Amino acid sequence: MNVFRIPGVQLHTTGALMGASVEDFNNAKAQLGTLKKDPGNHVKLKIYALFKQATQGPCNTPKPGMLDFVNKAKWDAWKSLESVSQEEARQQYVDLIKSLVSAEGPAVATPPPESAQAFQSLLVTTEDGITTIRFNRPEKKNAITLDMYKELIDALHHAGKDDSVITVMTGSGDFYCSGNDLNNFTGIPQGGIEKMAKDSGELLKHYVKAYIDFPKPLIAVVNGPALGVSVTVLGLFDVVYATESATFHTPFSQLGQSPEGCSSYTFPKIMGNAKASEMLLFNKKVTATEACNLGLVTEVFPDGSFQSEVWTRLKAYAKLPPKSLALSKQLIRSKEKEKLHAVNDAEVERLIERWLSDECMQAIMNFFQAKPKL
Ligand SMILES: CCCCCC/C=C/C(=O)SCCNC(=O)CCNC(=O)[C@H](O)C(C)(C)COP(=O)(O)OP(=O)(O)OC[C@H]1O[C@@H](n2cnc3c(N)ncnc32)[C@H](O)[C@@H]1OP(=O)(O)O
Repeated sequence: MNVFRIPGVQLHTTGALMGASVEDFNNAKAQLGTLKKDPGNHVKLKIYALFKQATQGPCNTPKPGMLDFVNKAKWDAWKSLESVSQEEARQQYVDLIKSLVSAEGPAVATPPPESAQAFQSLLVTTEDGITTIRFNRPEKKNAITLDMYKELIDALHHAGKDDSVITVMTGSGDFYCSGNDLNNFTGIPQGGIEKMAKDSGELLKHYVKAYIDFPKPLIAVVNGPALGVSVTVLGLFDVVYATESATFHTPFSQLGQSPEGCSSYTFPKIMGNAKASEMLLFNKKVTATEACNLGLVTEVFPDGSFQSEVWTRLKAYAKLPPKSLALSKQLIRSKEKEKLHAVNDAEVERLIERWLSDECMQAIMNFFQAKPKL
């Protein structure tokens, strides 16, 4: 029995585990005990929750009383992962411990390796020549908060400069990403709603720019349903792999909004005006197979073998000559870069107007008043 003691939180590491990489999991557990720095309560609770989810599955214990603060925090952390599979939890556990250990690295003056970027809502790791940026708010279907947009810009910036060969974006839990967090538009900050719309527009412009200018092969591993801005930027990825149960939904007119992520240009280019209009104007949700037939998705894999097949392929891609990959990608993309930036500017300008419209405000209120989901 190997116990890693955190005040108030004990991890008893016994018992058989599901899945193939028991060795990785055990190595991560052992590495946990070598951490020199306290990772903080938020991270410790995440470690605890992922360990429980990986070894026992969804939280199956009664909720502690309100005054039992430590155990209630542990219970909440574990409960929040209930939609995360044990395999996924195990992978996230291994990824998180690796990022913490590499963040400590050898005690030298150089900055910690970029693979150690610690974020609140992302899990970013670099391994086998692949930097993986994982949306990590599974309890909120990986909806993107304002801070998360900033983290994604930062993560893409680092990934573009680190020593990885390719960059992969994927989601934790059963969703790829639920798009914009609709709470982003509920609190009216100082400076009023106009300032909020303008600031959000600037943030979105920089967010999409990070994809347009990304210098390395960028691959989406769509592990579940994808909505909104997480779908529209797929037109700026180099390859999109999807599990068969994934869906792709851009409910813009339902939300009183308009397309972003350069999709007003890339979608018609990829799938033709009529199919693009069905998605961008008429809110049509498409399956992974339909998205593949439209050209938005490169290949669809069976749910059961998706992760193993895709990661085997990505590891092979990451063994290719990095400069050849990056320079060839830039050749393919350079012709349209100026056009894409102009499209991004026009889409943002239109969205700022939309966000200030009654149509949009009413649609967002409908969502939070638990009207029928999209
Ligand atoms: C800087 C600004 C840039 C803006 C760019 C413009 C971008 C536009 C878009 O992305 S438009 C698309 C926005 N996304 C949505 O409208 C999706 C809204 N969510 C849903 O319709 C549903 O939640 C669902 C279909 C994604 C999943 O349904 P279900 O499986 O029934 O789960 P829940 O609804 O119970 O969701 C669990 C939990 O997550 C919260 N949540 C899910 N998605 C969002 C979201 N986009 N924003 C905020 N919160 C979200 C949901 O409220 C639940 O929370 P709770 O458990 O109730 O606290």
